[in-house]
Amino acid sequence: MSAALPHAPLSLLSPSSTPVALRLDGVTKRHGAGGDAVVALDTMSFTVKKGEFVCVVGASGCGKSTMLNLVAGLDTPSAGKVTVAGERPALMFQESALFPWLSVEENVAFPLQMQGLSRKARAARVAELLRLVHLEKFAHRRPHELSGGMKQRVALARALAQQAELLLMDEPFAALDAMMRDHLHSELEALWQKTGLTVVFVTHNVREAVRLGDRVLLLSSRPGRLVAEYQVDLDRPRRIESPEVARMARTITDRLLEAARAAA
Ligand SMILES: Nc1ncnc2c1ncn2[C@@H]1O[C@H](COP(=O)(O)OP(=O)(O)OP(=O)(O)O)[C@@H](O)[C@H]1O
Repeated sequence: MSAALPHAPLSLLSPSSTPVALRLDGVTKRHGAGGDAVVALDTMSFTVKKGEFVCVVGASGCGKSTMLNLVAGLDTPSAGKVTVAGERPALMFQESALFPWLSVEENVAFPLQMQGLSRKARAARVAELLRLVHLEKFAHRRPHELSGGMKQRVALARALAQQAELLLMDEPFAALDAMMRDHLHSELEALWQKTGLTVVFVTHNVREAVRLGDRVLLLSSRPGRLVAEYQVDLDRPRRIESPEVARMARTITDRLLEAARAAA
């Protein structure tokens, strides 16, 4: 279940190797300078294959958001290299960050407008995306008229509108109730299978990681290091409350606690 680290390097360009969507090579990130500097990530290396669904778990402050920011190109590493295949990744956060003055369809159309799509092409693509997230009946609503789960579905449609091959998700369902979260797990999984997207999904919730991931990466805190990875070979779709998911989540949680004790 647990694999050896670090990974063997894979070429992003070689047609003979498995296509890679993302690679971190010895990435270190220091926030601040001098004695006050915080090493958020320490020589982190891993690869994510194209079409893979990878979940990242770790205790609070282990550098998950720092890592996503580096991959999204919002920040630069202090050392090492981040390589992303294809266009700029799409990002989705815990808060939907929708434009409150725009309707659902206008929010989803926003990235398409940035891409310079014609009005007609935009309307067709927006309709397709809203169908994909089951919100076609809510196209004219404004964000304040939607539930938390619906807002996250709009945010997902807007992220998908960017046509990125890599979707970065930072605890996207953490603020939702358990039932809505379970529902969105199924929707996200179906969407991922349909589109062939590569997903990097950060969560505090180990069961959620096992429910969704092909692989779970486990980070330690202060400094953030990759301490273990787990291949999840359970059949899909999985149920978050199933004994198989619970068993694997327990193994990962035990390792997480061990890493936390070592860091204390
Ligand atoms: N801009 C910054 N300046 C200084 N320190 C920072 C900055 N951003 C993050 N840190 C520190 O770097 C470490 C990693 O932070 P990061 O937000 O990446 O962790 P996280 O795993 O996402 O945390 P959480 O799970 O609580 O959201 C923490 O100790 C944090 O205090």
